[in-house]
Amino acid sequence: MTARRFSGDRLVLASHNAGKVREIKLLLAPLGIKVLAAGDLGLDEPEETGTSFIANAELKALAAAKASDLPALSDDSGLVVHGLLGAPGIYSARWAGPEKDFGHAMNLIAEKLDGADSTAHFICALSLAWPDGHRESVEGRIDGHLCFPPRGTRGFGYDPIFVPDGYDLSFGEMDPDHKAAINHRADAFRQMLERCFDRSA
Ligand SMILES: O=c1nc[nH]c2c1ncn2[C@H]1C[C@H](O)[C@@H](COP(=O)(O)OP(=O)(O)OP(=O)(O)O)O1
Ligand SMILES: [Mg+2]
Repeated sequence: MTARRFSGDRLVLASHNAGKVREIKLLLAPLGIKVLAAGDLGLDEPEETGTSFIANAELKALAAAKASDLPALSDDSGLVVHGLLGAPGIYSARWAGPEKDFGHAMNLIAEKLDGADSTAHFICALSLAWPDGHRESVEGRIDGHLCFPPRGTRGFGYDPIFVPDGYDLSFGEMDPDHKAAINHRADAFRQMLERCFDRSA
């Protein structure tokens, strides 16, 4: 099956995470597509009942596409810690609790890890869904290791404890535009561009 390609001039960005929205808008900017954020449209945050990054990305993109009657792009991502058998993984947002307290979530990781293997990777599943239910999905990744205590105040989520392979700075210390260009989201986005978009950049 060949992939369905995006044709249109508007899409909904089905994420309520300001950090992700900023990064994905940067990646989409060269395409000249009008991007409407789900929060600005007053769309609900669906419950993430899937058991994989792709399943959760598809559920979020589909909900937004149906509610807005426009193509919608979603992101489901998380931190996979090797010494914790993959936790927090798809539960990365949930470890921060309803208050979205990532200081707490990063402490939890340090506590549970207790000296075990601190290599880790981030995964980002991106899904593009249409109002008729069709979707195209990809998964990107970046490998690295964790640093404790957390370093840097830039970025969002688990950025202060993640040092990507080949760099000395944590994502929390790195220039945010540089981080956005090399991370798991950028990796997934390159695949999505190839699959579904006519590149103008
Ligand atoms: O580049 C990243 N740098 C740091 N932390 C990150 C990153 N990428 C994902 N993460 C962590 C935090 C985030 O909260 C969770 C994703 O959870 P996830 O459900 O996909 O997103 P979310 O609930 O924050 O927003 P939404 O579902 O509306 O897109 O993984
Ligand atoms: Mg979420």
